[in-house]
Amino acid sequence: MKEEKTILQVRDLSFFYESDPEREILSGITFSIFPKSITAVIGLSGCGKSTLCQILCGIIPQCIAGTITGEVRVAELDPRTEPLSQMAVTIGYMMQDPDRQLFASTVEDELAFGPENLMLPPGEIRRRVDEVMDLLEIRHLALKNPGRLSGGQKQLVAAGALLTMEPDILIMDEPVSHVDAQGRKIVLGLMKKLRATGKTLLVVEHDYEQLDFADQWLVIENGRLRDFGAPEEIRKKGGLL
Ligand SMILES: Nc1ncnc2c1ncn2[C@@H]1O[C@H](COP(=O)(O)OP(=O)(O)OP(=O)(O)O)[C@@H](O)[C@H]1O
Repeated sequence: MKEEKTILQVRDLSFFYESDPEREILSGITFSIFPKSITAVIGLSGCGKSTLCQILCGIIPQCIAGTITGEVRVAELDPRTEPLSQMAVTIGYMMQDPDRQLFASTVEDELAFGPENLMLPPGEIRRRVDEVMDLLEIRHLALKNPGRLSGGQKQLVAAGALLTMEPDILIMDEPVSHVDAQGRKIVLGLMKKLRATGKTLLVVEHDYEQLDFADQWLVIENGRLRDFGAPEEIRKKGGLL
């Protein structure tokens, strides 16, 4: 049988923020992830979940300074040194608060912004925007102002704006914590749909019970990897906090 290759590898990762050089935020973290899977990144507030995600997409250390030791590879790229423009077409980062990410006056413009920055031909931009609107079933919102949508719809548009860059990997930072029940249903459905279309997802979430359908849970405690494996295995072992 052919062995499947991992898409993301982290080996013995440790990290200090430049603004707080005495405090180790992440310590000796090792894991790898197979493509087309969902990984829930879970742990108590302040344990280092967002820091880890920002290292994976290069925001740390390229925009926020700090010292990283260990190895990180994302689709064979080193996010420490790879230009952020290249990282953005490899791994999308959906922020905790979609209002910080959405700025265009229509949903269509929001979705077109990334590919426009890549200087793609107009026909290709149109194709990507149409494809993503169909995938997310948001064509009816095309001319709406993203800022006036419901919480769940905003999450869809924020995801859509990243998906038009056609990254293989998507990180979602607490996408269900701040939406109502209807929004939660939309966002959880989106995750399953993206996995089915071949994307690899990392989802940071406090409320891990909602992510029972994830392929694995990555549990962080005080900057250390406490557990990594299938949800039922972790439950059985009592690996939760
Ligand atoms: N830019 C920064 N400079 C210094 N310390 C920071 C910075 N950003 C975060 N931290 C600290 O790093 C630690 C880990 O923060 P991080 O945001 O990664 O945790 P988290 O697990 O995502 O928390 P939450 O669930 O509350 O979002 C926290 O103690 C936080 O205060």
